[in-house]
Amino acid sequence: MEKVLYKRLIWEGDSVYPMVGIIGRPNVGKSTLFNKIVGQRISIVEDKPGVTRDRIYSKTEWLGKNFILIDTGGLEPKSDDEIFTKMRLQVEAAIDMVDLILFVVDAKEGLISNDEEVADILRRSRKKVLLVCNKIDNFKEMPASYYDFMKLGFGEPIPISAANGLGIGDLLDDVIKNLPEKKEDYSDDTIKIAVIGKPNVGKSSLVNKILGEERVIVSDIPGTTRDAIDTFFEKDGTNFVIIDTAGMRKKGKIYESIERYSVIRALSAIERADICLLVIDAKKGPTEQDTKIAGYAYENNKAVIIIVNKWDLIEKDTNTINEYTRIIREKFAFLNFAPILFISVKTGQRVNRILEEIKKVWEQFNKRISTGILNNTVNEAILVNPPPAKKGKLLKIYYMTQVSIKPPTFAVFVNEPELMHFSYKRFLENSIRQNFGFSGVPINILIRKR
Ligand SMILES: Nc1nc2c(ncn2[C@@H]2O[C@H](COP(=O)(O)OP(=O)(O)OP(=O)(O)O)[C@@H](O)[C@H]2O)c(=O)[nH]1
Ligand SMILES: Nc1nc2c(ncn2[C@@H]2O[C@H](COP(=O)(O)OP(=O)(O)OP(=O)(O)O)[C@@H](O)[C@H]2O)c(=O)[nH]1
Repeated sequence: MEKVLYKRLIWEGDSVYPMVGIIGRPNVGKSTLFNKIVGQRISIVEDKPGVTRDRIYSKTEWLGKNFILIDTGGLEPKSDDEIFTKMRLQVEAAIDMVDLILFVVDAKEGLISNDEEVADILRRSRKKVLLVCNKIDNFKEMPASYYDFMKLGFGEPIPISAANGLGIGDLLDDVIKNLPEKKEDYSDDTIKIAVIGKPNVGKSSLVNKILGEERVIVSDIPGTTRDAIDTFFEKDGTNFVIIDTAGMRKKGKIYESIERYSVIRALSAIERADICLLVIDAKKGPTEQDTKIAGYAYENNKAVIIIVNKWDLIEKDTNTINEYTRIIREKFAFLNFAPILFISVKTGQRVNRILEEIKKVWEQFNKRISTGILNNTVNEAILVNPPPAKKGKLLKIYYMTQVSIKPPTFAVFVNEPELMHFSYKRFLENSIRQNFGFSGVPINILIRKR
């Protein structure tokens, strides 16, 4: 089995980024455009080494505006019939998720019926669309095909050459002009939860069970940020909202055939959430697809609770939970901070532990450690395991301070940031966890020169 490595990005605060989807029929250059934009513009602070294989989304910045770019390419249809079906799924998935669509067409091939089919679906959606004409390798003279695309009804195409990087700046200017402002409408003390996982693991059943049996007071409030409907509820004075994953309401069975979409669709919910409930089917065990979805929660710095559902289907002895825990820890090594609950929605076993666990994790997510107390811990840790040296130069740690919550983020001030070794950073993180807990939540450590 291939090992998937994840790169963690540090995203600013609580803002909700608009999503931009690149769509179009196969082979128009969607992935080339994605890579061009991401390759040039990506502005991330890397917290861990590693790359995500098969990267299909990226936080992107242009002129100080942030958005998430999604590549929907790579359908690999096996027949002409399949092209149409998969294209439609791709467009519909994009329409569900994104705030702006880049509809890419190919000047070399010219206008073909597949473009018109995509255009039909787009026209019926009410999403904002920018028509992008790719493969214009010479900007001096537009090919005749360029003008044909105006028949699609999305105005004059924006000319680009993704491969040669022509017109990309102008395209991005247009993108940010058309981005909506997105703000989260919930008060700061509302716990935002995303229930994520593969199709059929029991996400909808779980949500219904929580809402039906926990004596919660439920109200549906239409989201103003997108056309999803979130479920808001209150229990014992705490406000919760379950962020809609499009498929949960729409019963996105049609997407099942294409793994990519169930993964992408989880993304918008993950982005808005504080805490992700990662639901796994006990009988099927953790699969590659679970790892991918888990990786998205991790990359986005979310608190995570791992929920192993359908526990009723497992034959158990005294060691089953330990053995299962070991497997999960191994598969989701990057989520080593996440608590694991073994539940059955069907029998109700341990379902009532979920809201308790969410509250605990929420406390950790919001916890602040005073600089004085934090540095006592740091100083003790340094005594036990002195900082490393590189080429005869010794790393000096002056002090550490917590700079933010959700997730807890710490800045360490040192003499030379380059001297900080990955393993020493890990050691500092472990010392913090040993002393202060932070169960269920990721910790970021930023290295700063003083
Ligand atoms: N001449 C020219 N070729 C390009 C340009 N952009 C992309 N291509 C080529 O077009 C082909 C398809 O590009 P991809 O980026 O894989 O297209 P895609 O739309 O992601 O394709 P699917 O994954 O099949 O949906 C590749 O051979 C690219 O090299 C361009 O600006 N000019
Ligand atoms: N045995 C057993 N079956 C369960 C349990 N929870 C859910 N199921 C069944 O699993 C199936 C899928 O449940 P859903 O809640 O629709 O799953 P989902 O994850 O929302 O599925 P998608 O909407 O496709 O993403 C249904 O037939 C449920 O009855 C459980 O704890 N035990």
